[in-house]
Amino acid sequence: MRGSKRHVVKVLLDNVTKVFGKGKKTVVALDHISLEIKSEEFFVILGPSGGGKTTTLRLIAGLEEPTDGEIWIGDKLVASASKKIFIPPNKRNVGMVFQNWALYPHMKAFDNIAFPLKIKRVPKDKINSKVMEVAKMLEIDKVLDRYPRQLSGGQQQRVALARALVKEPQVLLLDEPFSNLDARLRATARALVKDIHKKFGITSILVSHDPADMLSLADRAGVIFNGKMNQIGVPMDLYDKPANLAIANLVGEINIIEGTLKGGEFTANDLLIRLPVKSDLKAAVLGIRPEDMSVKKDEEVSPGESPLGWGVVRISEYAGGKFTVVVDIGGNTLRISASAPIPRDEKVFVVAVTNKIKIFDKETGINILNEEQRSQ
Ligand SMILES: Nc1ncnc2c1ncn2[C@@H]1O[C@H](COP(=O)(O)OP(=O)(O)OP(=O)(O)O)[C@@H](O)[C@H]1O
Repeated sequence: MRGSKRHVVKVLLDNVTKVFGKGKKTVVALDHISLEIKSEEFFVILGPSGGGKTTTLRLIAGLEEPTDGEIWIGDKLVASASKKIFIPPNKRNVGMVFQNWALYPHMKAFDNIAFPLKIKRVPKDKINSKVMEVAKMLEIDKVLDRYPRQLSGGQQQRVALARALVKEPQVLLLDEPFSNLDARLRATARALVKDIHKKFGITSILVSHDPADMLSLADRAGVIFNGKMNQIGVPMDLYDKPANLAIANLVGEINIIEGTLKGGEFTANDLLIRLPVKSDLKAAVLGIRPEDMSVKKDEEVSPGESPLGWGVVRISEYAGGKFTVVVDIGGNTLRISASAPIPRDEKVFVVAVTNKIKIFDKETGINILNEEQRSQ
């Protein structure tokens, strides 16, 4: 794939392992990770705390050396354990934005942005024109003589992004940039990052534990658990066709029912669902997202729907513009999206969109529908 015109690989991790520590006290932070991020792509690395997200970014930035494997940026091999190649961060041409947007408090916005160029000993007049250019693009050219404390939260983000972009990096790395922001600022920061990506056309890699970042920003994403890349794909596939139960849980709310699968019938307590599936499993886990089910007053099943049966409403919760109805059904409790609240104790008929129902092997966590589709 490397070098081909259709998929210009801008960042490539080839079988990368990172082990911290020595002797008995070692931590395998990354375990044979392979990843191709295309030129101009917005790639999100999603994972729980301690999964290895920050380590991946630090390896690309050159702040860590891989224990094994190779890292390429563009056509340049920037790190190879076996070939003993290691290009330091200042020669990699990457820009990084950290979790807290970390501006130097004692420097005015101008000097914050100019800092990476000063370190590179760029001539003063060139620094001035570069800072102005990027500040104009980010609409902060009028506040360059202010200290960070004199800037709004949104302006501080722009300054931090400008500082990462002023060197004209080939790759922009963002480490949980929204996690410390309140909900309002988070939304504007996401929009800003998306806008920058469009404007600069820069290959961008963002790490986050928040699926909303992936859903709103990513062209593609990779999910990392315990140092292992579990699945790479477009956000919709990760959401609708997760490779395993852990990913299904990480990327969004999902109802989980444990039961048995035999001859195309899933049973759990008094619930029976017929499914287009061939495998039999003694211990199966059914997963259905709240928005993939609906409640009805009558026993009606439309094409493409599977009936779950009659249930009783326990409570209706307001969920911002819609409602979540909690229904007891066949000895199970399900959370179902609805456009209006339904009174407690009312009987409802529950259906699910058949091709959105997920089935996992309880022992391995693997999504058996993906496996069956793959083997077809
Ligand atoms: N310098 C280090 N020395 C020893 N262990 C480390 C070091 N840096 C990271 N680790 C370990 O490597 C693993 C992966 O850490 P990493 O920071 O990459 O995870 P993360 O997914 O970014 O987590 P978080 O979301 O909490 O930042 C963890 O077990 C962590 O404790």
